[in-house]
Amino acid sequence: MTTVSRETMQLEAYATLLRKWNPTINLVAPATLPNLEARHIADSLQLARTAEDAVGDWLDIGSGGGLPGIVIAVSRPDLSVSLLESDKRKCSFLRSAVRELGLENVKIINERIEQAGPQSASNVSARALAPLPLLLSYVSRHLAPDGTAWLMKGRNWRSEVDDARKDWSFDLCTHKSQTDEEAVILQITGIRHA
Ligand SMILES: C[S@@+](CC[C@H](N)C(=O)[O-])C[C@H]1O[C@@H](n2cnc3c(N)ncnc32)[C@H](O)[C@@H]1O
Repeated sequence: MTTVSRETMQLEAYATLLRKWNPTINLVAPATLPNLEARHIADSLQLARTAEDAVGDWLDIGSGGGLPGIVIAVSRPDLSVSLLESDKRKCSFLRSAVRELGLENVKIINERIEQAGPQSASNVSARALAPLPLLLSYVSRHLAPDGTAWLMKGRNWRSEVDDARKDWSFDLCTHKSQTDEEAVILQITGIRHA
C-alpha cells in the first residue's frame, strides 16, 4: 500500500482550488493551467527545498493565488507565513484556500506592499512581481536587517541584478531552477542603499 503524504494531499487540493477559481479570478495565466503542477506548484516547491534551513517567519509579497506562499506554508508547517496581496478577490481566494487546506500557519494581509506596516520578516519571497530594482525597495521595507530574500526570477535575471546594483548593495547567492533552464532563485542578504 502506498502512503500519500500530507504535503502531497494538500498540494493536490490546492491545485484543484486554483483550477476551480481561475476562470473567475485569473490567478495564473489560463494557458498554464494544464501544466499547473509543474509550472507553478513544483516551481514554488523547489523554493521550499532551497530554503529548507530557513528559520523565523516568512512573508510572501504580491502573493496572488498563493505562489509561492501557500506552497511554502504547506511544506513548512513550522514557519509562520504571511501573504501580502493588494487584490481583494485574490485575498478571498487565499482565505478560502487556507480554510480548505486546514492551514494553521498562514496570515493574509490585504494591503499594498508600500503601505502595509513594516513586517520585519526573517524571510521574504516574491515571484513574478516586479523588476529587481523595484522589488528590492519592496523587500527592504519588510525584511528584518539580518533576514533573507528569496526572489524567483526568469531569464533576464542577470541584467536585473546589474541594474539593481546601481542603487543597492547586497550579497547574492543564485540557485538554478530545476523547473526552468533559464530561471533562478536569488537568495539575497545584507540589502542596503548603495
Ligand atoms: C503577476 S502576479 C504574481 C502572483 C504570484 N506571485 C504568482 O507567481 O503567481 C503579481 C501579484 O502581485 C500583486 N501586487 C502587485 N503590486 C502590488 C503591491 N504594490 N502591493 C501588493 N500586491 C501587489 C498583484 O495584485 C498580483 O496578484
